[in-house]
Amino acid sequence: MTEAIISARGLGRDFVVRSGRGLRRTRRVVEAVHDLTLDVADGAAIGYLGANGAGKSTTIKMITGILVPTAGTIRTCGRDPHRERRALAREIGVVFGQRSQLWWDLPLAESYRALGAIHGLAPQALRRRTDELVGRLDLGSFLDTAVRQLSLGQRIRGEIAAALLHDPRLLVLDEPTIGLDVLSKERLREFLVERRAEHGTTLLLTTHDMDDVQRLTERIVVVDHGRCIFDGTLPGLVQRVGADRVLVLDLLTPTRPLDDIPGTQLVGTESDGLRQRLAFSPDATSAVDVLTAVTPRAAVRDLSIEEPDIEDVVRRLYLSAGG
Ligand SMILES: Nc1ncnc2c1ncn2[C@@H]1O[C@H](COP(=O)(O)OP(=O)(O)OP(=O)(O)O)[C@@H](O)[C@H]1O
Repeated sequence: MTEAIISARGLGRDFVVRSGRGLRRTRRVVEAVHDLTLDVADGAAIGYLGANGAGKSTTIKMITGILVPTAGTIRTCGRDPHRERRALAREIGVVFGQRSQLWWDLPLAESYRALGAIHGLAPQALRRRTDELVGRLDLGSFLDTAVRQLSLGQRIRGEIAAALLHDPRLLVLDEPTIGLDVLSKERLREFLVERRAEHGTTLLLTTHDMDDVQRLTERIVVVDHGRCIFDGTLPGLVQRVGADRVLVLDLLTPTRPLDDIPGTQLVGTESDGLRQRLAFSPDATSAVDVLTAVTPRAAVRDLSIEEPDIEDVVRRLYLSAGG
């Protein structure tokens, strides 16, 4: 069995929130993470999902040693993350999309030199890795620019290069594509896919962007109010909430609504019935069976299948969990 890179047992973190003054002073305990048990194997790619305030960042802070748990245990790369924070920093790379690990007033190149020194990289190794990452992430023209003058997309690429300079075993990305335009998101995803294929880096990713989940992860963990409510694959999640697929039929002639095909529900017709959309549950029937039932009734010119929208699937999971 491969060694677990992250291993959490009954992990919990409470925050005590005090408000008011004097006699009106109140004390409230927020269970940001509760009884979380999670194993992440070496080389895995995990999407860690949940609504705002579900406990994702708190979990990441415990995994990376920034926060101490109030319950349970956590090991990252075989270490106690908080106690062995310095040693762990050499084995992990972390990017918080909304916060910077770079020196705001220094040019990018100097941030990389400083990080190289912190990680104890030999000058030659640092140069080789910087050159490679700068080339792959297209950072060449900004190396002499102060970090505060970079655009968001340039800065995030700069942050990812910084997190990978020491070739970590685990890369933790908290909302890496937030605020990026479509093209920048896509380029970043391409880079991460290639990087993982070449280096086998374990990836833990929090995101609200379902394209990130689809492109970058193999397993998803969904949290709600600090509790794990799903741990499995995306198809497994779709099956769990019973989300429908939609067969989109383009017909040769206008056809009356196909509202009586077994196992389906007509969810739309357009252009006098030239295009009709039939929703079906993969558990109840298949696209082939639906097509077989349709062909005696209508001449099909073309067809496509729409997979369920993942955001909608996660929403359904929340509803079914009472969230
Ligand atoms: N330092 C803190 N003091 C008090 N409460 C906190 C603190 N940090 C987090 N919380 C609370 O813990 C809960 C979980 O917060 P966390 O930031 O982990 O959620 P999240 O899933 O990362 O949310 P988002 O998607 O908005 O980043 C929230 O209710 C939050 O208000």
